[in-house]
Amino acid sequence: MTTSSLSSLRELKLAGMASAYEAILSTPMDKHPEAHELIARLVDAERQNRTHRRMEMYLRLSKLRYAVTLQDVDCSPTRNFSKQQLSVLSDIAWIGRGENVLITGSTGCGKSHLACALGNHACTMGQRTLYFNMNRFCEQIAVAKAEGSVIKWLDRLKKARLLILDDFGLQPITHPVKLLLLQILEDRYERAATIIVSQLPVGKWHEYIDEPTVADAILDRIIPKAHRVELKGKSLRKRSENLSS
Ligand SMILES: Nc1ncnc2c1ncn2[C@@H]1O[C@H](COP(=O)(O)OP(=O)(O)OP(=O)(O)O)[C@@H](O)[C@H]1O
Repeated sequence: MTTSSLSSLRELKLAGMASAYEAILSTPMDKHPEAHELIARLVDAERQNRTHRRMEMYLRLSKLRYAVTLQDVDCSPTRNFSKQQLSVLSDIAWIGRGENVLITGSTGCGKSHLACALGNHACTMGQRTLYFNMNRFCEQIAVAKAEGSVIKWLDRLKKARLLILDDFGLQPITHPVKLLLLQILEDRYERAATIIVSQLPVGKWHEYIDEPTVADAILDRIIPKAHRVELKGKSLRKRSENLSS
């Protein structure tokens, strides 16, 4: 009977329950839990297994550039990033409130690294996350347009509780990309969170977008509800090159 129950659990895709049940069956009979405890343990195992699988799936689909966690983030006055700022962002409530994070600073100071650590944390907390650098973002728009699947692509983005746009401001963007960006930000406004990473200080974004009306509309959807992180310090890229030479 136990073998048949085990295979039924697997057939029903209750892998967590099946493993927990198998583990219990491998213990001596007098150590087997009572019915209520058994059910509680199996349900708990199934829940944990599903949470873990979902987290792994979100991490895989997020396409984060760096596999880093919040523990890898340096907080220091020289970086202009405090433990208190990290603690505010570690509480994913800001994602639930649909707030944004704008990370700026010069090249190599660790902006993408920080954004990816926040993205990794969001995935582990069950928040669907998507990472793009602006190049890939523009490429995907071009592909979606060519395939006639822009609406589907936008729907995929809408499902992300956290969207990370890296290297914003590095290269000029076309008018159609600006309009799609505006639409994406409108879809997310007060519903879902966005992290924007840029070498350009926020004060220069309007000039970068270079079309006053569109720039007003885009910035009005991201700046008012944003946590600002202005990283300082030398390039960590140079530091790691020096260390390895
Ligand atoms: N806190 C950190 N500890 C150790 N290494 C770090 C840290 N932050 C960043 N790095 C390393 O420094 C290098 C540059 O980091 P990152 O790509 O995040 O910089 P960036 O500010 O986004 O640069 P760019 O604007 O040029 O894209 C990477 O190799 C990264 O792994």
